[in-house]
Amino acid sequence: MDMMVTSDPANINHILTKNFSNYPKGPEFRKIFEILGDGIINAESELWEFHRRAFMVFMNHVKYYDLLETLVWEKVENGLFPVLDYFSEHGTDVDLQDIFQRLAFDNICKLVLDYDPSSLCIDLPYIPSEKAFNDTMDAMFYRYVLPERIWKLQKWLGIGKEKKLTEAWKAFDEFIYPLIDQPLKKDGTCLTWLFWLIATNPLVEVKIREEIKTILHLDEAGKKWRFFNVKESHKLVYLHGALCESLRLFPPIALQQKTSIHSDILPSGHYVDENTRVILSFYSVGRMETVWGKDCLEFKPERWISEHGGIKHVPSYKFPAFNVGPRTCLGKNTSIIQLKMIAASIIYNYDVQLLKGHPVLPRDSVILQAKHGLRVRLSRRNVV
Ligand code: HEM
Repeated sequence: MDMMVTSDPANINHILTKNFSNYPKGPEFRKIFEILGDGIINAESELWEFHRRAFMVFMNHVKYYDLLETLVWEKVENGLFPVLDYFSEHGTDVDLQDIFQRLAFDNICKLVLDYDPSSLCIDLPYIPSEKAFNDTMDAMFYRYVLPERIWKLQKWLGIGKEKKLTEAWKAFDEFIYPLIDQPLKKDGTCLTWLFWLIATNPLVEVKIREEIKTILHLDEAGKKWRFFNVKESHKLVYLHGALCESLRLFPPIALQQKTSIHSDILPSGHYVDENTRVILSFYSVGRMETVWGKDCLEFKPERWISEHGGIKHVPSYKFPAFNVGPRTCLGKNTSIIQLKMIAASIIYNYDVQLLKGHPVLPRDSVILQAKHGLRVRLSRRNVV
């Protein structure tokens, strides 16, 4: 099967929106992501429409944001802050990526299953499904880049990443996995890169704290921690810009795959034969000089702020972190608001210092995690 890779925003718009019906995910995608079964990510046509409608009913419920706020705050107060305090008091370093993934795992289990597995606590217990998840993501990435016959042979021989995938699969409940897969690693990954970018750009941190102080009325005498709710988080425009910058430079889903049904000509002029695998590189679009300008590799929250001080709209085909077109992420608003609540609460209450010499690199995986995690030292700020 022919394969092509593109990061041209016009092609991305064409494939994911204008000629959407010609580019389903296709059988190759389903083979790679077979672990997701018939869940929304693998589904096409009527089944996909059915899943999407069901998700939307859930997320458009009038009480949805109230529920989200309560869940996030409970987890931050009873899980995140005690853990961060523990490491800050003991002066020991901690992997912030691990903390964020536990936070996302507990949150999504509570939201979807009304069950809190309490993976985020001082002991940081070993969670088999957590390790299994990483192995799954790595194996799926290799299925993307290796010819099918190679990974199928590895699967048959029970070696390499395929061996790990088979073992990981056993650790999941087939029903639960597709439900929690979607949001799980993306939120945690996004927070990891955001905190890495902030820690390596201290001026941004100063500006976020200034914004919190100026925009929000902080009268919290007597409270142990300051938490930022949905309404307050909405007002934090500069923090919003920082989050978008982090998603631009490190989109948790770095690649998207489609397969053409009929032949087609892309806006770039390239011919696509029928039954061609088309890989869309969201990672590359976020780093293109022609799209973002000469400073495309710099972390600049300012680029997201309009001249009137609001949030600048950028079309999704130039900023595809949440996908583009009819299959746009249904959790986009949920994620943004939840990530802002958590990020503001940490930045306001703690100083985060990167551990010197610790390498922070992207991992070869379907979800763009940090390969060796994000090791930091924390200290409580004297703010309340
Ligand atoms: C930073 C966080 C997130 C990012 C970057 C993100 C990104 C994405 C992307 C790129 C897709 C397309 C995947 C594909 O078609 O293969 C997607 C789909 C989806 N996302 Fe998210 N997501 C995030 C968080 C969430 C959350 C928190 C939820 C739910 C509460 C969620 C629910 C969904 C659903 C249901 C779909 C499937 C949409 C469809 O196929 O019609 N996502 N997301």
